[in-house]
Amino acid sequence: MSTPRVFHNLIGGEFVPAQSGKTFERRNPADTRDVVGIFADSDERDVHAAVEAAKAAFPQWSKVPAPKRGEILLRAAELLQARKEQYSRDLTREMGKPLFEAGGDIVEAIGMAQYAGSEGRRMHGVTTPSELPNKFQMSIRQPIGVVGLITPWNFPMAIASWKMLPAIVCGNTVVIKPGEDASVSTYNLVQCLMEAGLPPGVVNIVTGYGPRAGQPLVEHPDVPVISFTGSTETGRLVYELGARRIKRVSLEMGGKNPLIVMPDADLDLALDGVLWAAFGTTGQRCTATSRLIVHRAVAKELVERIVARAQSLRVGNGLDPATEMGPLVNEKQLQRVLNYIDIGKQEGATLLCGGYRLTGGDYDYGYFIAPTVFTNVTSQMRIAREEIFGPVLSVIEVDSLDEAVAIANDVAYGLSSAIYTRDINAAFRAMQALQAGIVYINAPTIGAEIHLPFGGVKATGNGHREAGPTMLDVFSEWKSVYIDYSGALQRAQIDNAD
Ligand SMILES: NC(=O)C1=CN([C@@H]2O[C@H](COP(=O)(O)OP(=O)(O)OC[C@H]3O[C@@H](n4cnc5c(N)ncnc54)[C@H](OP(=O)(O)O)[C@@H]3O)[C@@H](O)[C@H]2O)C=CC1
Ligand SMILES: O=C(O)CCC(=O)C(=O)O
Repeated sequence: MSTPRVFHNLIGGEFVPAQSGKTFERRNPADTRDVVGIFADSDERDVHAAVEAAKAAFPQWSKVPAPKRGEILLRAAELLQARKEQYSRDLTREMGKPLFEAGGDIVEAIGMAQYAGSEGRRMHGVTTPSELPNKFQMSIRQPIGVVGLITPWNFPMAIASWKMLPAIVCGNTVVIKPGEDASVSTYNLVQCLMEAGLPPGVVNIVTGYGPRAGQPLVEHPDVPVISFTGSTETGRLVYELGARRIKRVSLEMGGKNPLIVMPDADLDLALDGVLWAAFGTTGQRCTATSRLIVHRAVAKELVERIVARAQSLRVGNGLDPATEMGPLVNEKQLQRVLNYIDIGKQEGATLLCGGYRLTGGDYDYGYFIAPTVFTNVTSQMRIAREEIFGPVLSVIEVDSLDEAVAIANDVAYGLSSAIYTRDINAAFRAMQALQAGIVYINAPTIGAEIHLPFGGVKATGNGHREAGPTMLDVFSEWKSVYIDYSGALQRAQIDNAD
């Protein structure tokens, strides 16, 4: 094994250790003998220094013309593309997903760099006609200031890019606290931005644990915007802390995503969709399919085929190109998933396959679990209602589309959803009725593209959307401007009369 890299915080363009001098290490979840990196174990002093650096960089950065800011992002996209292979390996080593999926994470960051970079030449405002003669009016977007980003480990480059790139193209400066289990990818993204010409202090990285390094960022009086992705539990805390300080807080949290299969569906297509949406990224996507809601007429055939495919999935170290499903991200996540499997059994669901930790040989050095399918699940069971974040699929049988949609909607979350059917009426009815931020027709619940809004309803979020044209809303402030060129006071303005 090679000597682990040491990652200091990035503050004002300098790499500096945590003021406490403390560090923590991250090991490869597929092989815990492999130390991926040593990171600064930061606290509020480091967060404070990073916010000061971001504040100092803001006046100049916010005045750089937006097209010029965008050009830096476009250059970074090229650097990311050139380093895709290396960055994919780094990402696989730090959080476990197979190389082909890690490549997808980098591709999303490239797409976002291109999309947000081009936004530097648009960033449309609004002009409207005035009620009065000789008067012009418009609304423009303005940067807000220092933006705090708190990201998870499951899409360590993609999610960092969804937040950071729109924030900086709008003219803000950033402090990011990446997930403690996957910080390397944030460094890789920021390295490309720096080489592309991003001035020091525009993006600052503070690594460490959530309560010590994340919370001081949320509570800092000079950080008016927080964008968070992670669990609903932490998101709720972040929201409460932000509300006390009247901050703008954008939350992207959990999911319990349903995939509906109707009797007229193309079952081959549905089979592939379920398989990759349930077990891809070891089920650790907020958009993962965790509930298969299938019409009784096709349930037996489809479930038998899913089980056969699940049992033959190649589970292993993601660095092996043959691997189809990697490990869980850490021991805690492994225990959480095993605990939910026990809960499922106790609730009376039938375990059709998986349900255990994989052991023996190299498996003993990682957090591997067999792809798991439960059938005879009812919509009231905890395994059908709570986010597990692992390769566990719960199958619920139904007799009609209405029943399928009612069950799909009967959870606290509302991120992604899918329906497989050849009936266009059924597809449109489901599209309208599903309580989710994203609906797929004849495609799995995963695989969002960066130029459409991403986010959910109910306990999944608080109304904001990342990506798509909506991505600018969190990171910019509207200013309305009225220009009166009549050269006289127009009474109607004062009277507010017609
Ligand atoms: N919707 C999604 O995309 C995701 C959902 N999840 C859900 O979250 C569960 C646990 O994953 P986990 O990574 O622990 O999620 P968390 O919500 O704990 O973590 C998300 C981010 O918030 C940080 N954080 C933790 N506590 C605080 C705090 N008090 N103040 C500010 N920031 C904080 C974390 O730091 P640190 O890394 O140090 O904990 C991390 O950077 C999963 O099982 C899954 O259900 C997880 C990832 C993504
Ligand atoms: O697969 C997708 O659509 C994106 C998933 C994602 O960003 C997530 O799970 O956090």
